[in-house]
Amino acid sequence: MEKYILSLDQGTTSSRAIVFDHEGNICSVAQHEFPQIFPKAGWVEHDPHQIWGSQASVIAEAISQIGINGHNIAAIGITNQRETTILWDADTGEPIYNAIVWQDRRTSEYCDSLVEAGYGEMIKNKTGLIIDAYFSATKIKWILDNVPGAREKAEAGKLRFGTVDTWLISCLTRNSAHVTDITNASRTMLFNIHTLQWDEELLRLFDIPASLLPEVKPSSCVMAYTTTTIFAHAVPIAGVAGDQQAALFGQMCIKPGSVKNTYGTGCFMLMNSGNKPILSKNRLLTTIAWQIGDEVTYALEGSIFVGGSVVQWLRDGLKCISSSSEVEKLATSVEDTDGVYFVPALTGMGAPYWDQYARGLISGISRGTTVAHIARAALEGIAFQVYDIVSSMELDSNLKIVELKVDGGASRNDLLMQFQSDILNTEVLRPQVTETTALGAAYFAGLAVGFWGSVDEINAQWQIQHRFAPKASPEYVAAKLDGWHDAVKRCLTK
Ligand SMILES: Nc1ncnc2c1ncn2[C@@H]1O[C@H](COP(=O)(O)OP(=O)(O)O)[C@@H](O)[C@H]1O
Ligand SMILES: O=P(O)(O)OC[C@H](O)CO
Repeated sequence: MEKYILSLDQGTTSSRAIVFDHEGNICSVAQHEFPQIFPKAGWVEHDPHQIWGSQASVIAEAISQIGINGHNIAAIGITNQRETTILWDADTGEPIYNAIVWQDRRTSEYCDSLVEAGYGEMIKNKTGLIIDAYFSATKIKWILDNVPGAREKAEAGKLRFGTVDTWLISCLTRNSAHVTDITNASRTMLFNIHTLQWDEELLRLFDIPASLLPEVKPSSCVMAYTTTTIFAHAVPIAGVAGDQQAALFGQMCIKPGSVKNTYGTGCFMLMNSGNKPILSKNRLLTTIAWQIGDEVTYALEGSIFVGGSVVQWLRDGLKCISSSSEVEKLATSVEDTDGVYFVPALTGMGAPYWDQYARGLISGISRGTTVAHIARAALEGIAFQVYDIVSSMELDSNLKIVELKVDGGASRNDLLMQFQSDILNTEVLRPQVTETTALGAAYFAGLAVGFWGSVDEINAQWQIQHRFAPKASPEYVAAKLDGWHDAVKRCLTK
């Protein structure tokens, strides 16, 4: 009987299920968007039932498309939007509040107070993270402090916390397993990336009872077996990783110094830093890339909050395009931006600026400026942000980045990829399979159950679809970068 790996990719705006064969080819894909909930300015929530409902329906669709069932699935891999926080009743499995999404800024002021109180160094040394509302810890605290009855339940040991991976595993096992993987744990701001344990001092600081927390497992191991009726057969859940770490593995960035950037809603650049964490001096994050067996691999990360979503704003806000892919045609209709710069800080600036109060800025507008110049400047703004991360990463790692592997929705844009290569003066490599996030989770799962024998066997499958080589002159690049950094200065609030 032919066997496959089923990968669940639970992203910020949609849930996907992808079936991969032994060669790493995509055999079927199903995708459903689900509603974004914006209760107040700066708040972003998801309904946990809609997360599971959309994920369950795409699983059914993806396996029925190719006429297989649970018996054909060697293992399930899960990869997920990270940091997003869900709390549910330990007995019933019922969430006590909506998922608070990674983009949600409701705990910003509390985070400011932690910085002012001098906790920055301690938190960075233990977790590798910079104090920010982005991570799970302050979101958990907010639910415990604001949802009636939550704290009492937590103190009685009747409440469970999970990131989206843990929630999906709970749903797949009908409220039985309460586990997460080490990469997701490393994004909570409660996990010590050196001792590889939940940190008691941090739990005390955030006033979070330890009984809330899931058990932490390696990224590639059998964590649980499904009991949901979708499969009518117990399928092992054998690979779990946060989506950016999964993409790093899916891109086979397995050597220290290798780098990938994912151009999705945001952009996330990760560099494999080997078996030792590099604590950033240039405002990047240190995070766990994966654990296979006993071996932990670390990564440096630059998180950009607004990437492809600036193109969505051109579509939905300015209404100058009707689909994201149209932006390339519009932007190529002019030769350059004619002096226009677009800093896409629509929800603040992430690494390396970390200014949550910054907002977007379009500069250099003249009588001749058209919407095409603005569209081109928006794409360049994505690439400039990536340039700033690369600069910090090279300083932190003391390495020159010689090639950048890319994936995510906006990596399909040739104009953006060529500009990225020009501005970095580095080759940009786009792989055959751009669903690298799902592929990475599939690889973790397949390795755990012997579907693939070794990382080397997998590495041999990775193939380039397009290589972008730098073409611009050093003078052009220097002038563009000066213009960009001038524009950034104007938009920062501190
Ligand atoms: N051809 C394109 N050019 C630029 N941006 C694009 C293009 N196609 C899709 N995008 C952007 O890519 C993002 C979707 O990518 P995806 O990897 O699916 O994101 P996510 O996983 O964050 O939901 C959207 O923000 C969309 O605007
Ligand atoms: O769901 P994505 O692809 O936008 O990724 C979200 C990140 O994991 C947030 O840290």
